[in-house]
Amino acid sequence: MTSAPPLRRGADLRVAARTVGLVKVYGRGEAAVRALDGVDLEIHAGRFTAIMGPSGSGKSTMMHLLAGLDTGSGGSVFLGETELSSLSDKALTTVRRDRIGFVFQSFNLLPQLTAEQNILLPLELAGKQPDRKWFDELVEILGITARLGHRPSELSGGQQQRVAVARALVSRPEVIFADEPTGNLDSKSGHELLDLLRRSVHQFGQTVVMVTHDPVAASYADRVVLLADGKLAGEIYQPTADSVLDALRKLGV
Ligand SMILES: Nc1ncnc2c1ncn2[C@@H]1O[C@H](COP(=O)(O)OP(=O)(O)OP(=O)(O)O)[C@@H](O)[C@H]1O
Repeated sequence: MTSAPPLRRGADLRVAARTVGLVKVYGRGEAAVRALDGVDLEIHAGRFTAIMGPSGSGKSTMMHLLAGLDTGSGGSVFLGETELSSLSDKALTTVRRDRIGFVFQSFNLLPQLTAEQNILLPLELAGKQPDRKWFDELVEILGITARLGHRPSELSGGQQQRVAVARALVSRPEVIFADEPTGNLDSKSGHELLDLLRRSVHQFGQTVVMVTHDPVAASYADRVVLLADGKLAGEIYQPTADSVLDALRKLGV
């Protein structure tokens, strides 16, 4: 396994997803809220990108649109070369299932299924056979090999989130979107989880996009993208918790 080279601005990077002039308006007339106001953003392939910004700056909206969970009011979103807004609901569902992985704050595991069944469910729904070697390697790295026969209620929060990460990684999706993935974890489990996400990027070439409020969590990323009032407000390469905190303070957080 080789580590990815250090990331710097202008480096020659492949683009896993991008937005062009993306606008999202919620509501109408007087009550309309412009949550995204013309955002041009490239998500680099094989990198770990964190999206940060003040409350209400548009982070969740951005992630939902990038992941095809919602559609914009203007502009475009591309996953690879696929323009998501051009797809029917059915085609979009297939893209989400086959090309995107999700890790949510609330784990979103099915309680009646074992850890192994939860991990393999998306592949099963897609009618695909799991790569057993990759599955074994993944659960070993994630430290859940001995817990595979257990249901979520029999696992700790940290173990449940690692099952969710395995579920996201097992199909090697083009992008994994993580929404405050450490929000329900204690500090130790949170750091372990972030370390696993970072390793999935640097060892396996996975592309990860994470929304977080936590500067320490963001410091695990290769790049932090800052949003303010629905617009891009800066970016930090090779972030540290301090550099992120400084940037957020400048945005008035
Ligand atoms: N479904 C909705 N209907 C109306 N307004 C919405 C809706 N979802 C979000 N908004 C508004 O859009 C703006 C951006 O919201 P968004 O949730 O994307 O921000 P955020 O940066 O993720 O915030 P937070 O950090 O508080 O989670 C906010 O002003 C919010 O109130």
